Amino acid sequence: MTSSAAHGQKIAFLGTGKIGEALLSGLLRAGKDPADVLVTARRPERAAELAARYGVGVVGNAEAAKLADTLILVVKPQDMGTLLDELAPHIDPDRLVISAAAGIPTGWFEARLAPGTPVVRVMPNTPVLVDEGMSVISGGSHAAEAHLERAEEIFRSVGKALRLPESQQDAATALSGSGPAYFYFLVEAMTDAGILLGLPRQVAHDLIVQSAIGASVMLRDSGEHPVKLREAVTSPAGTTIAAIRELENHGVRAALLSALEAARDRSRELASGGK
Ligand SMILES: NC(=O)C1=CN([C@@H]2O[C@H](COP(=O)(O)OP(=O)(O)OC[C@H]3O[C@@H](n4cnc5c(N)ncnc54)[C@H](O)[C@@H]3O)[C@@H](O)[C@H]2O)C=CC1
Ligand SMILES: O=C(O)[C@@H]1CCC=N1
Repeated sequence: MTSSAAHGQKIAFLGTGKIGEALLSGLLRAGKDPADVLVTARRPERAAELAARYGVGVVGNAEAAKLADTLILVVKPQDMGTLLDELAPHIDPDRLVISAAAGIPTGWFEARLAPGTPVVRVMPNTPVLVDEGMSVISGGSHAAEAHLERAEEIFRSVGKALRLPESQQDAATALSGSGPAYFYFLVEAMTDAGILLGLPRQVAHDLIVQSAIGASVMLRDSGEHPVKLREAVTSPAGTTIAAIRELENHGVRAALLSALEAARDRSRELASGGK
């Protein structure tokens, strides 16, 4: 991971909540100078907290639009309309606008910004907090190669970044944007199962978390297909196959197919900043 993330360029985060702060902290860890980072927040207490914690400048949205070369919009899709109403008159077309909002297409922004303003849509995920993020990047109709590279440089400083056609962004949102939540959900449910089997909660938690980490590293580093990795755990007439039968009986695979389809559909619904 490079430490040069858009070196010297001023970057502003507009609406610095959970994902905005995760990105901000990662960028600073990667070596970005706090003097080159601005944040905006709706509540003054939140702004003060961010300034104290990271030493970055706190400004209003309009000022951020004037001062920063790259504007990273990280408000909820439902708040994007209000933010754009406030921002649009202050954004020169030489700025790069990056949206991390689920669902909203680049065309939606282009229709509200000065003609020719470059827009890049990015779907990151919260593991950017530990430099293991997965960010999917798509350019709008005025985004040139240099704009995409600038976005990639920012998001590569906190994990992996992959360019995909914008038509695949809703699917990517369902997979990697929301993805960490599914794993946390599984860990939570498996820890409960440990309690059911009589283990203390902390022991159950530790066993499951380390198993998740071990399995993840093997998935990433072994180059093996997940089916092969699972088969290696599944002994004939053993314990694992007894559990797998129950997972199949309860339709867990079908539930995952439906769950990710629902997430993809919800992303599509948010296309116009929907409720
Ligand atoms: N949480 C996640 O894992 C991910 C979230 N996203 C996207 O990031 C965006 C933010 O999500 P979260 O961080 O989870 O939400 P959040 O609610 O934690 O953060 C949004 C922040 O924007 C602020 N805000 C709203 N309107 C504002 C305005 N006009 N001016 C200044 N600040 C304003 C809110 O006060 C809040 O602090 C959403 O569009 C979401 O789709 C994308 C990838 C992953
Ligand atoms: O749940 C959400 O809508 C956001 C987008 C991807 C992850 N969190």
